[in-house]
Amino acid sequence: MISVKSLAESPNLTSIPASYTFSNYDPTLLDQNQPEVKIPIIDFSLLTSGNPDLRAKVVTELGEACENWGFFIVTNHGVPESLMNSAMDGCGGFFDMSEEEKLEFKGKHVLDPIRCGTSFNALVDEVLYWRDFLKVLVHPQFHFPKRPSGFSEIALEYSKRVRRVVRGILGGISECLGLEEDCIFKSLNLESGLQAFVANLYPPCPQPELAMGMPPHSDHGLLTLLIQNGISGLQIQHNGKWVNVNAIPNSFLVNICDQLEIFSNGKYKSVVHRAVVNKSATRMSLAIANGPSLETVVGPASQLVESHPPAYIGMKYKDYLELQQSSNLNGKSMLDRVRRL
Ligand SMILES: O=C(O)CCC(=O)C(=O)O
Ligand SMILES: [Fe+2]
Repeated sequence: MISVKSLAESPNLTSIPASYTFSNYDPTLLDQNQPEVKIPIIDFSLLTSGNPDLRAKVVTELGEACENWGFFIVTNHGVPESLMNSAMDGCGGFFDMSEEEKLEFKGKHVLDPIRCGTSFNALVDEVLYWRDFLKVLVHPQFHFPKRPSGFSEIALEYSKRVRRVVRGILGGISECLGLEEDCIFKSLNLESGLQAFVANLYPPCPQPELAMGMPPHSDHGLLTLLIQNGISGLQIQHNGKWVNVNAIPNSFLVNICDQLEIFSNGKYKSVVHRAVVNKSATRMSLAIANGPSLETVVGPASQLVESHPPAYIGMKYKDYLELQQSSNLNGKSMLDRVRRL
């Protein structure tokens, strides 16, 4: 299968091949001027400031963001802007390598440590998505392509710094759920948690109204932290409508994922999101997906099923991942498979 990058670079491309054309694409957007589309912003520095009043305030805001949105923007997180920029540049360098060079990483299985490819789940996609990707497992074991030179070192440092931010956010979320601060970290074995470095490339598309960058989906882990190259394209579903997400410079776009919905016994929902493409600019995003350890059986936290019966069955995270990749999912059907109600 050829990359979208090489397709988009073909001379005089004015229309997209039928294999990329969605006939039932629903672009309905929420009016962005409505007051309800103020995406929550969480100031991370207040979580770690050591001031209990400020922390309590931001924990409350975090709880509201998780409950009402499943999505929020994190500012003042302490990851250097230069490191974020270098990580994005490295992704660009990787996608710029020749098709032959990238062929070495044409993995198939969801747990292959380094995989690059195109579309979403090319084995089952009926229509192809306007997206190339690189997915690397960077924790508990660090893997990474050797080229472009220097990228691996940057990715190692970036992944570590992101884990620190994730730990801080999950500490706040644990408290929002009425649990000890380190409850999620410990019960889901984040010391050996699975972390994936996912770079997405969306080249300019001559007919963006007919193509999709990524289908509506929810992420399988606990929290995904995303940055982008200054070009928007992420949309999240909120109260049944799509909302454009515009990032604040130097911030993380954070979404709640399936394992956190399960662990919270459905109090916090895994947000459905998608990526749209545009005509003029190449968009890149870098998503760091953070999950439990592969061997952890994730079910609703025992403390949360005293007042509400468990709404999900427990499943080993590894089994959840493999099942999800093996089927063609529309939206959230993998979560439906573990939902009891
Ligand atoms: O590119 C984006 O904004 C979305 C990426 C995404 O949803 C993912 O990698 O799971
Ligand atoms: Fe995603």
